[in-house]
Amino acid sequence: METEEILEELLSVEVEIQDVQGQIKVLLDQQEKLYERQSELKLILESCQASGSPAKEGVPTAVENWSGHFEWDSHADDVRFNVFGISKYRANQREIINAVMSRRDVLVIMAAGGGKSLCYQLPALLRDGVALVVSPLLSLIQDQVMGLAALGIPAFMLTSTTSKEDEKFIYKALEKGEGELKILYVTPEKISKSKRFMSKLEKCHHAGRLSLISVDEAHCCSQWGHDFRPDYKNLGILKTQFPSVPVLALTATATQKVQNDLIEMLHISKCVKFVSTVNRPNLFYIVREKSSVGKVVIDEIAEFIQESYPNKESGIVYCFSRKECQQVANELLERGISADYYHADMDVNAREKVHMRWSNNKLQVIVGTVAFGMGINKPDVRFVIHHSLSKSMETYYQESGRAGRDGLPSECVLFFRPADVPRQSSMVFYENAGLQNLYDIVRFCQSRRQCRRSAFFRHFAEPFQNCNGMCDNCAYSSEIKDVDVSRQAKLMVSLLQDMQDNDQRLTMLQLVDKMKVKHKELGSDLKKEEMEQLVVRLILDRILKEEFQHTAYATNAYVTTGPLAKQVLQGKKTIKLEVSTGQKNMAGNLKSVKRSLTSSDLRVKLDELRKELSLVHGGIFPHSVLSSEQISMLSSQRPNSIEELERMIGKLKAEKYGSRILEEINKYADSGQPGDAALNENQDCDSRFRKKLKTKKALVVIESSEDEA
Ligand SMILES: Nc1ncnc2c1ncn2[C@@H]1O[C@H](COP(=O)(O)OP(=O)(O)OP(=O)(O)O)[C@@H](O)[C@H]1O
Repeated sequence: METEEILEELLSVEVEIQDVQGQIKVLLDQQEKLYERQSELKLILESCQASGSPAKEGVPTAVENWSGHFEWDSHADDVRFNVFGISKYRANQREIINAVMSRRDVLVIMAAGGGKSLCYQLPALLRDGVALVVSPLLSLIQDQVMGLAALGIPAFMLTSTTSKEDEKFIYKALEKGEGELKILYVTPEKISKSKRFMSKLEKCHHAGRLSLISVDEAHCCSQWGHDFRPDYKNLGILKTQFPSVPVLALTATATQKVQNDLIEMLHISKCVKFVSTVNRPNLFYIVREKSSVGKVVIDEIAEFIQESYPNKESGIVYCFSRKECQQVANELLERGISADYYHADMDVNAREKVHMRWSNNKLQVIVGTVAFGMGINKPDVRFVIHHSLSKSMETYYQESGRAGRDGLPSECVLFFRPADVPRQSSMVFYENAGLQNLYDIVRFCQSRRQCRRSAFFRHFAEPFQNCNGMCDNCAYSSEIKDVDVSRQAKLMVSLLQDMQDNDQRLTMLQLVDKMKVKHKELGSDLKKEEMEQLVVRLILDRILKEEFQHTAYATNAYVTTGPLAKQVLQGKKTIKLEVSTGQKNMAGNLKSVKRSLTSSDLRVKLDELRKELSLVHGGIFPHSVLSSEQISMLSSQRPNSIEELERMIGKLKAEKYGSRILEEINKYADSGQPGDAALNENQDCDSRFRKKLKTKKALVVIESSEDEA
């Protein structure tokens, strides 16, 4: 057999292998669905057997109706409103609470900021005894415990920072039921490493006082997830030791694979699943072309921040490496933006300091690596910029999702350049499905037509929802044309083939350089950037592929011919590239993307009013006085002026907190204090008094809108 023949057969075998792998994937997906249906049917059968009513073949048995009436309805409504200050449930919250109260294990998948905490905090108050909450990070736990304490709920945490006195109190409460303890937060390490704690918990359970177990950020159980934590693997022990206690697993995202994995890890095979949409309608997704000149990229980022957020609203810039983080932060600083960096090489105290400055709005922009991750729950992050692409759609969804948790319009901008692909691929190629995941997000970045949102729906296997023009591809009526680049592709493949025949390898950039020379001979007018795009396009289409080689210092990514290269060489495949012809272009004018409702003045005013109102209530309300739904409603009504916005806010608040606000108004009105004019003139009046007067001003807005109402 000639070498050429062997090579040819080898290629066609490789193509067949790829096809078989494709078929295996389809079959595995089918198997997953069948397993799911199997457990559903088993559950239905069990409930039929329990209720004594026969399950007739072909007639679907009624699935549990979690929206129906339950004996705890009025108690739950009372606690929701009077303890949590929440006027109505959001999607799925009531159903989840009902399932937990019915002592079922529950899996909740709900987008960031959707209101997962209420789903276990409310049942914890309705039930007698102590609810155990496992959460991965100390900072998350501290925030939650502080928030609950402000509501007067006896919540504690048992972590390395807990004082001896509190620890004693907690152990007594668990063992003997002494003292008031309703919700106890621990890290997963406590479960896997502290025998003492587990024995106290055992006692609590024996006395019938362990009301429920909640596992927050449950995706950390799965190796397939984006944040795997080894200690989460041991949490299955909770169900084994306390089988009668309902387990509630919560996460913002989980693909089918992650869901299956975490159900298995936590031993909750019979759980009820509540999967809410991954859609974040208030986030505007933009992908911008990234210049090959570093300074230009920083100029563009700085310009975007300064023009769009002149009132120093908070934002995050994600970078690929620690070094890049420091560099970008310094260069933003040089351009007058208050920015600092955050990465894993810094000591804990320095990181905490930067985080705190940013959380308290003393720093506008945090420039971080992926280390700036879970536990970032600042609600008013207005923009998340990716200086480099993330390693997967899931990671990008999580990172960009840190914007706009308060429901207000926010922007997610990703700077994409094909040359960033090999940087990422050489890091992820050894991970489970690492390259496949990376190529998914590269597809997302390269597309100039497809709705960005739809890519998330597809990734998380969710039906498509309307984007409402909230991504660059939907917002611009772009002028994109398909350019036939089959000739150039053929040239590229044959060039690589020649190099390989001579035992030579090329990186993406070397290949593009060599192509520049060849292109001139060919009379092709593809620009350098377009050639880079073509290389990536061919990798995604398996005409080319990446190969990796380790050196003492790094892993290098090379481009070689892929399993379908022959099709291009034989002219059997047409290759097209999406090229923008008009103004649109991904580096288009961002200002035109921003709509009137994101006007920074309106947002600042809104924030001011919210702060003033929480002052009135002396911190009674844990979060904002306005709910996210109300804020979204305000945004959708598109107020034209600050006055109009204030009136609308006033009406909403008067509806919700009318009587308390009126009480306050009367108190201040009766005191005969000077009005706004006096406040402005009397610069040296004491600051508490000034605050009160300001508060009064906010209340008067409400009073007048109540009159109108
Ligand atoms: N039904 C509701 N109505 C109004 N506000 C609500 C409701 N439920 C929760 N919230 C508020 O929404 C905000 C987000 O809730 P929460 O912190 O529980 O979100 P989450 O789903 O845990 O988000 P993340 O995954 O980002 O941590 C909080 O301010 C909470 O008080």
